[in-house]
Amino acid sequence: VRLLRHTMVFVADRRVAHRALVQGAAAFADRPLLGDPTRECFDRRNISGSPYGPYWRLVRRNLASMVALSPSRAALFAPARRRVTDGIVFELLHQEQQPVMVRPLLRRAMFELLMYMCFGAQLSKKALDEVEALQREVLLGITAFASFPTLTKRLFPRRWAAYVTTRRRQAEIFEPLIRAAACHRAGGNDELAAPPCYAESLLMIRVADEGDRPLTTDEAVSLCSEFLNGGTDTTTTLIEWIMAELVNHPGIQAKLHEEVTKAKRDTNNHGDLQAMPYLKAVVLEGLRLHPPTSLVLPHAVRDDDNVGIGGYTVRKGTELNFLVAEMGRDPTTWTAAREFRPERFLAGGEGCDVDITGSREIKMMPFGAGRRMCPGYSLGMLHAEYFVARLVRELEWLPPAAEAAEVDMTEMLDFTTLMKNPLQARVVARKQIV
Ligand code: HEM
Repeated sequence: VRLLRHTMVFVADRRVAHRALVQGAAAFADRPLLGDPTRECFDRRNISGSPYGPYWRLVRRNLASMVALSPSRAALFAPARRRVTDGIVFELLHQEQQPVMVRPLLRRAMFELLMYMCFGAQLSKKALDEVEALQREVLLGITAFASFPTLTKRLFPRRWAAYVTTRRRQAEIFEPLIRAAACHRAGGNDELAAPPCYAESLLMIRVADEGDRPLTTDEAVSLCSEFLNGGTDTTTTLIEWIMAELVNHPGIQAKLHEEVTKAKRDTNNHGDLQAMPYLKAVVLEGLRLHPPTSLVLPHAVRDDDNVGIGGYTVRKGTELNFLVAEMGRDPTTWTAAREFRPERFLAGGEGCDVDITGSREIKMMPFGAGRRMCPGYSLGMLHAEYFVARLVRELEWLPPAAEAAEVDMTEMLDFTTLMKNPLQARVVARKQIV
């Protein structure tokens, strides 16, 4: 597709995607230039907006090591996961047997968890309300001014001014939280202190290629903002779709309930989640059929020499988009591709050996693939598995009214691919297993 002097390529074929992103190594690993490196567009200094190069590698590695999920690391934030999901279960039980809108509860719980993982601090409800709303404004602004910013800033000066104000307010709130992160464990008693948070890891980074300097405050704020936005909407959207499928498929819900209740130890422990193949299959099926982002973030060609993709030659800077949702629903790869069938990811199913990173082969790529693949994918999956396990173990999920038809699965495009009609469900407490 050509727009003015801008060329955009859309890739729907999983084999072409594999050749470009995985076999093509770094050739397609850049991001398109926003064309406006002004201070307010700080997002060229976070991971997703950074051009391919040493700075991107440094900050990406830092996040990847922060969220790398060895059982011991996963266990660090287990009490926080339990605390926020306790909150959802409590709220839902408070309205037992009545139709409840699930999205705001999921979203707040996920946001609170990521705020804690980011800054190591528990904020008041009022402060969380403000930051959650602010983060949405930031996303809106980034989306509005991502393409042709020089032009869009002129066309929408008031919106631009509001966006700049939002970013300043964000910096005012985040800067003290980042500074405080350094002191969390300086007090000495490591046992009682919060686990190491993302902001703390940012303070320790030194940019070797730029005279071993620490990150600037703008960079740290931008990276924290990305951490919150990267993990909240994506994971919440996925969980909402999965819960909707479970309402529509009581048989699958019952089988999942049986597995999670049979799990011997507490599901807060990552090791237990690993031992639940059906839970994993349900989450993978959610990611296949309802990938939170129907496209990955735009990629750009980085080689000076023209490179080939799917028989076309593309120039440096060309924007590439990969159609994630199409690949997951491709009927030549998946049987009954439009149906929710977690069994396909169990032994004997066509998805049983699926490689979610796409290194060997791409059958689905909800987290992208290759060098720019989502560095938070294991955390996203852990959160989805943990939330779904908890919600099914303690509650039975039913349609909003006894006589109600199936939950409407129509999609709507927002920052993520949302349910057009947000999930409303009735829950009933299950008998507790000791
Ligand atoms: C279910 C949850 C998630 C989904 C479906 C998801 C999906 C994606 C996708 C499709 C991309 C673009 C990949 C590309 O451009 O090729 C991406 C990038 C990214 N994601 Fe995620 N994500 C999830 C959770 C998270 C979490 C929990 C974090 C961090 C806490 C995170 C941080 C990032 C970052 C920093 C990037 C940019 C990577 C880069 O440009 O090198 N994501 N994610």
